[in-house]
Amino acid sequence: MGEALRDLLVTPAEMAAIDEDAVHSGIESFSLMRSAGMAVSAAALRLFPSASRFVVLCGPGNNGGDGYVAAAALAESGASLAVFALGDVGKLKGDAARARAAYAGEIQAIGTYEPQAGDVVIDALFGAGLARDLPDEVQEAIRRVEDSRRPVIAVDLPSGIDGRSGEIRGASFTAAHTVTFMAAKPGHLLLPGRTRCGTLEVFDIGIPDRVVRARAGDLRINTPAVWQQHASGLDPATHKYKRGHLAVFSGPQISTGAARLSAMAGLNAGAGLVTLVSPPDAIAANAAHLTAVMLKEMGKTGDLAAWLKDRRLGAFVLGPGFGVGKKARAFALMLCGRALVLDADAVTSFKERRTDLFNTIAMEGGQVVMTPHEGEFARLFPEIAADTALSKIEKAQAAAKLSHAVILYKGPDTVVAAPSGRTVVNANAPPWLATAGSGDVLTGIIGAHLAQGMPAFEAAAAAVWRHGEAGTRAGQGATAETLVANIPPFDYSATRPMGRVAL
Ligand SMILES: NC(=O)C1=CN([C@@H]2O[C@H](COP(=O)(O)OP(=O)(O)OC[C@H]3O[C@@H](n4cnc5c(N)ncnc54)[C@H](O)[C@@H]3O)[C@@H](O)[C@H]2O)[C@@H](O)CC1
Ligand SMILES: [K+]
Repeated sequence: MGEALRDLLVTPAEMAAIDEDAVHSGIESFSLMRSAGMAVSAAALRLFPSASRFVVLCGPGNNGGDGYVAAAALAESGASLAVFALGDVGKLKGDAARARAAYAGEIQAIGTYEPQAGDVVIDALFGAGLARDLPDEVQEAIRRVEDSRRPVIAVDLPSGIDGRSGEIRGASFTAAHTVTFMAAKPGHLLLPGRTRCGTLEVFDIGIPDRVVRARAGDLRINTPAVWQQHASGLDPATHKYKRGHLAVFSGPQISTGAARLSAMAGLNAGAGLVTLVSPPDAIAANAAHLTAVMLKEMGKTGDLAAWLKDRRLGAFVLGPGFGVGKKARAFALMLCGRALVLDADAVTSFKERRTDLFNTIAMEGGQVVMTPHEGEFARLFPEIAADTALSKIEKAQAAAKLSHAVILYKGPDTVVAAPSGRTVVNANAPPWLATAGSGDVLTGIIGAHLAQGMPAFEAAAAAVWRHGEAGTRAGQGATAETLVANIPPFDYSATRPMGRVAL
């Protein structure tokens, strides 16, 4: 499956440049607005055929312009309609003024809109051009609509959502459906924006693919297209040694469960062999619980150095339940030249000593993935975490650049970023994936992919996706154990319907 336009994520700034390039290439800008507005009216009629009235709220820019086109089309279809505008419609410029002129009906001031039973609201107030917090008048209108629980269709983005970061600028609509154009924006996938978009429709308004791709950066939605060409080693028919040997390090006697979850997930995700490396005091506890996973006793760093001479060891998982401190640091630094996942305690262990880690990763040039959740991210990258100007995507990218590792920044909107800048945002995780031990399962899946020779970025992105699928298969009430049992095989034909992103 090749990469489709619908897998791209385009920032509002890139989208503005794409729009300009399209016009320079000879496309009439108003034809883009016409297509956008028509798509919105079509969605409204399709989704709410029995609406008593469509209410179009129009802003001062081109998002408002799309709204006037939609209003004219809805009027033409015979639907009952009301239009409310923010500001002086006489001051509209360019395409928005032309769209407004083509709408013959009455336009009222937004402050006078009182939602009525049967209204379906079309939010065309602000889209990609939102640059600061919404004016009070708009925030009040949003509150009235939210209180009335009337359904909202958002044009491009629910007004108030920052398309770059997903942050809410003062207030925002909660849409039932959002129609965006050419490609999804980060604000559609990142929290909290994602929770406000409803279903997302990506509509092709006629800008050629090549124009969009020329401006799009290295940002993608996480789909199999990103990593599936690196997944050939995951063919279950192959030999077990070819499918890679994964080593997972267990913590001491009182905290062995997390590493065992990683190990079992690694085995189920397709590693040919998995060895749980256990300190002497935890051997009995681990042995009592393992069957297919092998067990090896290891105490000191010297023992690890000797074992690492075996180059058949494909990948290593260090961190879940391991314990924070000197031993974790010593083990991690010895493994930086190999394929390695550093999670949980292994990440936290470098809170005060991160330079040692980052320099070693840079020097050794291994395939290193770090999987911090928000708290661990703030421990290892405090200055990046505290920078409120950065989106979650930009934070993950900055951390990857600084650490020389692939950063898998966990959460309901997991971001995976490589030091090169390649980045994906994940969108297939059900909310119940946030269960105790879920992260250990994810770590094990990454380990399996690394053991089979996948590069770190693809290994991490594929693991996040399979982890999300496992959550969906396990269903509500999933536990770490049922997640392990539900890790899906790679589905090479996995596709989503055209123009839809399941959020
Ligand atoms: N980029 C494209 O390819 C296309 C864009 N279209 C539409 O155009 C929209 C972008 O249009 P604009 O760039 O005019 O931006 P908007 O319509 O989102 O915003 C309008 C203007 O409001 C001002 N503004 C920003 N934040 C404000 C705030 N908090 N309070 C008051 N005023 C504020 C800004 O000057 C901004 O330019 C898209 O969201 C989309 O709906 C479509 O017409 C089709 C083509
Ligand atoms: K909008």
